[in-house]
Amino acid sequence: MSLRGATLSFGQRTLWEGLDLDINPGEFFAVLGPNGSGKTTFLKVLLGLVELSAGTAELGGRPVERGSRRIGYVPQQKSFDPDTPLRARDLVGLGVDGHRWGIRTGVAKTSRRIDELLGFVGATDYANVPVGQLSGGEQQRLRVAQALAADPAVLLCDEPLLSLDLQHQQAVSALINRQCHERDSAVVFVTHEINPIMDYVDRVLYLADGRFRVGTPAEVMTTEVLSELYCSHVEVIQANGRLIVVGLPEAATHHHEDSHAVAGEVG
Ligand SMILES: Nc1ncnc2c1ncn2[C@@H]1O[C@H](COP(=O)(O)OP(=O)(O)OP(=O)(O)O)[C@@H](O)[C@H]1O
Repeated sequence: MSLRGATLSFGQRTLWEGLDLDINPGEFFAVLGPNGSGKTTFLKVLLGLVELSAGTAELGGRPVERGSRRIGYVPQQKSFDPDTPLRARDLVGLGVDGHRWGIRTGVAKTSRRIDELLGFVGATDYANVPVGQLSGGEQQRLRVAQALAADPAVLLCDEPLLSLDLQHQQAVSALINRQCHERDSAVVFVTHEINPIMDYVDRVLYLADGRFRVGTPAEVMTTEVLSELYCSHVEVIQANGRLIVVGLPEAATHHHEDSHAVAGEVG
């Protein structure tokens, strides 16, 4: 996956400019930044859903295109309508054979794969429950299973840990990491919280107010770099193996309800 001179502006507002980046197979790549900095839009560019204002985005040497089977996508969480008629296993099944409606060779094989995926995300117990009746976290785990179903070369995840409890945050991040390292997928993981995935992340793209920085967490998550990005003095503190960012500008605070230290914890 490669970006060259990638620039994205909406009217007067530039989300990023002149971004050159290669994300490699087997790389766990995190995208961080405050609300509105362009993290979701970055994924949409890779999905071929948003066009760059300038520059190129390619996957395997070809321009990105919508609907590519090589890409798995865990969208930012939106709940299913309570009346959605799909059961949990049907939803995961769409990822396994959704591109081959009508052919349905190997029904038993498909069914085994669905069971395996449900097991990976701890959803076996609610395999037959309609998705609209499940909790936000339960639905989220199904989306992860669905995205992994086709064994994608690139896995794009938009805040996949939102509304998961600690145990499932760990299980889901470990699962995504396995896809990355055992199946050699490139993972692009959008998050407000680097701490739950700190052990897995190879590199970070940090977006803030039209500026960006790419590097390893050790290179980017520092007092100097983040102060430069935010144009304001912030401190990165390490405590109990966690990274805490103190003194973020008011406009940049993260207001997701499940963020712990609301005013300032990136990690
Ligand atoms: N099609 C569009 N037209 C105009 N502005 C847009 C469009 N899409 C996104 N934006 C703007 O671009 C900015 C970045 O949005 P994006 O959703 O990528 O941010 P984000 O970093 O994912 O934020 P959050 O952390 O809140 O999810 C926002 O200010 C948004 O309003």
